[in-house]
Amino acid sequence: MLITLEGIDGSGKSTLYEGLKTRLADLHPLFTREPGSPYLGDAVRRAIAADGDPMVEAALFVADHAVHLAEVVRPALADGRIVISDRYSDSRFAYQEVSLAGVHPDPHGWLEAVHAGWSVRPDMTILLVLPVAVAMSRLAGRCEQEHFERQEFLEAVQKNYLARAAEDPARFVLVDADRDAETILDFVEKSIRAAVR
Ligand SMILES: Nc1ncnc2c1ncn2[C@@H]1O[C@H](COP(=O)(O)OP(=O)(O)OP(=O)(O)O)[C@@H](O)[C@H]1O
Ligand SMILES: Cc1cn([C@H]2C[C@H](O)[C@@H](COP(=O)(O)O)O2)c(=O)[nH]c1=O
Repeated sequence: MLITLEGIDGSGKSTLYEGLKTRLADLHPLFTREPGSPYLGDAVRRAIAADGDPMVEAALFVADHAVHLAEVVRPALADGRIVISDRYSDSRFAYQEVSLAGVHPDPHGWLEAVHAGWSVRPDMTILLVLPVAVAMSRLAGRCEQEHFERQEFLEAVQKNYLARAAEDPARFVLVDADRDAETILDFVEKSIRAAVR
């Protein structure tokens, strides 16, 4: 079973991910992330940090996804394991549809085409949703981008996430991420246990 954690920067995904490692240890899930595949993940993170060409960045995320699937996700699923990934393909549709606007003539069409026929659809996606201003306040000082520019960007990203959830309600579990970390962890642990039963 493939479970993914999604949300804008500052939504609390990594905090939730670390908490689930303890809470779900009895289920022996494989915890993984994107970007983060063997031999490409670090290169992708360096490219993000360099804040380079959006098309290059998008292609790198897709390449990382391909390595992640081939080297990590598919073998674990084939072994019957639960896989929990901190970010996955929904991040590309949420972020790159914004970053490729004006760079590619049809960002959504390109993203659909580049994933079609080989990517693996998650069984369940936990989407952390919160006011962008709250997420920004948690990230204070972590981003070089102008505050307004970053806020506007994350508003568009979260709107894309919510549109994807509306198109696929059976897969998405929306979580109010503007609550304390323990309450979120309790709710997500319960949701995952109910899904894997
Ligand atoms: N539920 C919460 N309430 C208040 N603060 C939180 C909560 N969850 C996380 N934080 C804090 O917000 C900051 C960002 O958390 P975290 O790194 O988990 O977010 P993230 O979504 O993974 O962000 P990014 O995608 O940028 O890594 C951290 O300082 C963390 O301690
Ligand atoms: C997988 C993926 C990630 N991103 C973006 C989202 C974040 O701003 C950074 C790094 O993610 P993390 O939360 O620090 O792990 O990469 C993206 O734009 N597209 C993707 O496919």
